Amino acid sequence: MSDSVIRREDEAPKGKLVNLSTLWSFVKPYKLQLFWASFFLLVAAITVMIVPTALGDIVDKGFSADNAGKVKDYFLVFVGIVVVMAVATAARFYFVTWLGERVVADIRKAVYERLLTLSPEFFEENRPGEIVSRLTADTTLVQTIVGSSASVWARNFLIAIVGTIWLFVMSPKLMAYIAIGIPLLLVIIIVVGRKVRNLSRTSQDKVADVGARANESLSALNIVQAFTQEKAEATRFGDHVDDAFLAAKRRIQVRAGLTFTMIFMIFSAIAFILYEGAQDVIAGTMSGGEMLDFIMRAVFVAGAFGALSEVYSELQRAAGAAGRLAELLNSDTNIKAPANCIAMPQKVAGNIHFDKITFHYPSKKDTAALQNFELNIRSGETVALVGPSGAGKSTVLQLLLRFYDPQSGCVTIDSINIRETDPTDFRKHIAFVPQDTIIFADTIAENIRYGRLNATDAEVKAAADAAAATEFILEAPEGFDTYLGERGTRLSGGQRQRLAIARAILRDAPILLLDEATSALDAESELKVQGALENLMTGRTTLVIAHRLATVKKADRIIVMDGGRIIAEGTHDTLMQQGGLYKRLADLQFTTG
Ligand SMILES: Nc1ncnc2c1ncn2[C@@H]1O[C@H](COP(=O)(O)OP(=O)(O)OP(=O)(O)O)[C@@H](O)[C@H]1O
Repeated sequence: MSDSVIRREDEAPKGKLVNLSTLWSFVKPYKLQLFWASFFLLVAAITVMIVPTALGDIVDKGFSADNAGKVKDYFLVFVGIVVVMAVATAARFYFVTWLGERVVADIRKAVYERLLTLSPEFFEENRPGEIVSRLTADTTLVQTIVGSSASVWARNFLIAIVGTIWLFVMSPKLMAYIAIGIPLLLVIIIVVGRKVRNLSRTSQDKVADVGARANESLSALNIVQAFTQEKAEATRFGDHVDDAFLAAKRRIQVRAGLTFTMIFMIFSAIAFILYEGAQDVIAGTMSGGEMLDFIMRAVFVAGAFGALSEVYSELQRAAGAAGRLAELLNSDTNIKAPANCIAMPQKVAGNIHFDKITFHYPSKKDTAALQNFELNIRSGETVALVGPSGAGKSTVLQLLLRFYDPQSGCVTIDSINIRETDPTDFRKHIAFVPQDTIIFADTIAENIRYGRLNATDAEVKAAADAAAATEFILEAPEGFDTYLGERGTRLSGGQRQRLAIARAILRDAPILLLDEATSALDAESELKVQGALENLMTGRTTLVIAHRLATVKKADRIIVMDGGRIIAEGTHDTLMQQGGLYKRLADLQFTTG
């Protein structure tokens, strides 16, 4: 399977129960815990079945003067059963919940590890936000299954089956009444229960709408205020809140009706059976204790059937979640190491060849982002790519990093086709400063260290120095240990770029890719960073995309691109003499690109 589109979150949440089989491979390693969970579940279910008998015995024999000597024993037996029940229930809870948490932790890790191997194409087709919700919401659903529903189902299944047979043996007549009553109750529970669930889903969706709306407008509050839309936003939000209330009201009404029906029916049924039982007790065919035993057991059995129907729909929801997680786990990418993978040499010289490449982005199949693109870059050479916006400059870097595979042609590094090696192997030899700087929610030092995780503090500081970043870092409240907000919001664009450059400096790789690495810097910082970058470029193969003449002029060779093709190449002077696109761009200082 190649990169695939996974099902959207808002599709039917139910799934075939067969999907649950995926979970088995995650539960399998924990056989010992599974054994104990099942053992204690069985013990707890048996004690639940015995409790009514023990209570019946107390009523029949424990209150009688003839048995005065044994009264204590009946009570002790009862207490003994209760102790076993309490221990078994607690132990079952422990093992089952442990299993649920453990399995979900393992699934989360497995899914995340798989996601990290997928190509950008996958994330273009599947929104990252939706995938993250798989990791959190779907795994939580699965957790309810493994960590509770499955065991609730097994326990109630046992109680329902064994209890029904037991009741039938105790009194076929009373059981016959129950056999008519229980299905009626079940139909009500299932039909109305389903309605309540649908209504609560609608109500949850409405609440989510409220959240989404608030999130959107609060995160763009400056736009809301600048366009004086506060009133309109408040009205729109108010409408959403009222919608959510109406949905909740409908749910509450149905639920209240269900509560009335259930209480009325259950207690009427108990009264009816008590009445019928009382006739038997008067006639001497049943003892008082046996009747208590019967009624308690009947309540347990009815409860068990009710729980079964409720758990069934939970199982279905979790099956849907398990199915979606299985899809993620099975998602594969074409961007991976081939079977007969060629290892990159320890030291890479950095000769790069783009061999007659034609490439279309998967989401834009009709226009080629690169057409018959042929470029040879010698080890140590600095090549600048220039051209108007959309010319395909960034695409060249994307292909060199093998984020995509071209439809024809190939990219080689030191004559090794990058498709024939492990992506993680050749990417080690590349340092990349992208157009949009990515800053992680971590300290400044850790953000720089992302370039090389084992770098020492001194190396991190040296990299920051070389990127002309030390000055602003030391001005930050805690220097290198200053925590940066999510996506580095506490930094200016230029500061973020300098951190990205420091990160690339620290990586110390033979191939350097700079995609408008200095575009957000002011003239003074750029001058400083330019010096650092020039030092960095010496001895490395560098591909630089820049819109500023000063950067471009220093390159050994300039490649002028337009519409995915190379339309001219040479040094600044030769290209200026030729005139054409380069001269036009240079005259405009590339700033309009
Ligand atoms: N992920 C993508 N999916 C589909 N099309 C894309 C994608 N990225 C870029 N493109 C398209 O490919 C073409 C080349 O884009 P590219 O980003 O390489 O241009 P560029 O020369 O780097 O432009 P700029 O100077 O604005 O960064 C453009 O037409 C662009 O719309």
